[in-house]
Amino acid sequence: MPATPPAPESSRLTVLAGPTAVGKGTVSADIRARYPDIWLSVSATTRQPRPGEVDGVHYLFVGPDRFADMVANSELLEWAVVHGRNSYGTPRGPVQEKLDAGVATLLEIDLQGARQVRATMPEARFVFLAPPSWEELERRLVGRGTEGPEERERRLATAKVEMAAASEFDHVIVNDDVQRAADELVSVMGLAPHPVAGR
Ligand SMILES: Nc1nc2c(ncn2[C@@H]2O[C@H](COP(=O)(O)OP(=O)(O)O)[C@@H](O)[C@H]2O)c(=O)[nH]1
Ligand SMILES: Nc1ncnc2c1ncn2[C@@H]1O[C@H](COP(=O)(O)OP(=O)(O)O)[C@@H](O)[C@H]1O
Repeated sequence: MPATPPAPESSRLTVLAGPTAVGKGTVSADIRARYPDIWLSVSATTRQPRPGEVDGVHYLFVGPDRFADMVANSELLEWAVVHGRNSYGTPRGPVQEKLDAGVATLLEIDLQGARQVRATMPEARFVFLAPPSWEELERRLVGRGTEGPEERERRLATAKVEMAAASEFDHVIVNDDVQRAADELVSVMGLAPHPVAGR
């Protein structure tokens, strides 16, 4: 029997997308805290940090000129202007290093970025995080309190488009409970989820 060819490094790559305020950041933070073996890519963005966000941990906060340089120098695996405002992109080098080292890698990016990664790394897993309902999504966005009414409307308009694309993804996970959703994501990544201290 012919040997099964080894899986390409990018099969260790998982892309998580989903509408604004569904809880992508919260689920990612839970994974960062409970699953140190999973590496979360740190995106570059031109948006301003929110209170509590740390440069180099949650995002690399860069100015528009630096971001343009990153694009021009092909330093980004994918990038997009999100919510019609700020640019966001995945630095290519660190992702490649982790994949080459065999580390399970998670990208939390928007729909446009997920489509770009699908085109270049089709072996990656594509996961859509969905809210329990549209009303709950609106509640979470308002409850987070980080955007004013105008920006919230803009984000909800993008969210409608993103929700309509859920069927493009390999898996849909409903974020009803943060740890449950995180454990489901870990299991979709082919790793063993574990209950952990703090539950
Ligand atoms: N394409 C792309 N999108 C990203 C990247 N990093 C974050 N995003 C997306 O940008 C959007 C805006 O993120 P953020 O400003 O943190 O606000 P949020 O939408 O309320 O989570 C979200 O959909 C993120 O998934 C990235 O590197 N590339
Ligand atoms: N499973 C959940 N149940 C209730 N609230 C949640 C849940 N997941 C996230 N939230 C809350 O929803 C808001 C948006 O979450 P956030 O992680 O910022 O979303 P995203 O990164 O997708 O924009 C936050 O206030 C967060 O505490």
